[in-house]
Amino acid sequence: MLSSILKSDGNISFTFYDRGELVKATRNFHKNNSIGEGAHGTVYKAILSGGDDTTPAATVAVKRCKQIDPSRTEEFVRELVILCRVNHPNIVRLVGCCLHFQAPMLVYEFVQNGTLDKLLHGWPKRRVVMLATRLRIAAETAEALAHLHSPPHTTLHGDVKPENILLDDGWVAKVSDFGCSTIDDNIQVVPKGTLAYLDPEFLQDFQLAAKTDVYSFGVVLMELLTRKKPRAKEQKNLAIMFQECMGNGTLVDLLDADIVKEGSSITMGVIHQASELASRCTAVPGKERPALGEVAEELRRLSDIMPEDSEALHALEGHGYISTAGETETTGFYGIGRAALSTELAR
Ligand SMILES: Nc1ncnc2c1ncn2[C@@H]1O[C@H](COP(=O)(O)OP(=O)(O)OP(=O)(O)O)[C@@H](O)[C@H]1O
Repeated sequence: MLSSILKSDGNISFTFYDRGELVKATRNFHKNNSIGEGAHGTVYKAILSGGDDTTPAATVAVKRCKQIDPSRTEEFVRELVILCRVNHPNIVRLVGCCLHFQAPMLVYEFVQNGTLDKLLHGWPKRRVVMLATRLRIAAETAEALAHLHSPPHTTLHGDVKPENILLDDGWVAKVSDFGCSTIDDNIQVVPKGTLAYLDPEFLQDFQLAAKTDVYSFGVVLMELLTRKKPRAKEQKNLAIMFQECMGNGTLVDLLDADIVKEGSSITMGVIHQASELASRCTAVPGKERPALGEVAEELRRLSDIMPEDSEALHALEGHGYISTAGETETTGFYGIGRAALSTELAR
């Protein structure tokens, strides 16, 4: 079924791999090739040999999915068709699959710099990530999601979170893991997303809709600004805490000290606008949330105000920019930032 659909759509480039090819490329799924494990399977780094002298070897990521229920095979294939049609610079590309194992194997482009979660919360290295970089990553993520939401093949992500935002060369965002993707709006589904990022309205009616992704994206934007990981078990989730702090003028205490320390009044104005946007994305009722296309445009505008410093970007790759500063460190510069943001927030 999959191959006949793909044949009829000449625009899709998709490869069916042999079992032997993937066994060789992953060194028989060797544990040293394993690069990540999630709820839906294990991901391996794999080197596909070119086949002849003129084709170079290619690095890909192979996801060995957990076994699927045979009654879900058709649904699974339909999802594959949607995924391989998606073509956007900020979405991890599905390049092929292999159905000759007990469980399906999905082959993706390899994204080399880990996840946004690692960048923000990686341990033991705590890296300084400039506001400009955070805004650009947020803009790219929103653009990717807006693309997914757009016709003709409207797709909902369903599990937007920093673990599913991969970072490529140059720290370019690539949205991944469409484990919960569903075609078309307003489809009733079993909840599969990650609790701390889940829209409270979805938890009541289980209707997955574009606004569900907007909410999760809003929480990710809050996480980018505060560097705080939202935890489902905490009494107050990050979205509520963030909105309360915006309301009572204490947001500056919640923000990541690293971006507040950047300090100019332009920075503070941009932080203020990005915070407003994050708050709108998590509005309840959900119909008040902006569409992701609008969010992407606004974030791109903000990220253009704050040009990225190429030295800081290089430093992210090396060791020179690792901060030893604690979350609460206060400097004179930080003091300027606090004052400027308080003025902004008072407007
Ligand atoms: N294309 C890729 N390139 C590089 N690393 C990847 C790629 N895809 C996934 N990974 C790594 O593998 C990990 C697990 O992948 P993924 O999130 O897709 O699995 P999952 O089982 O669907 O997880 P989840 O529990 O989030 O649904 C990721 O966090 C990432 O570190």
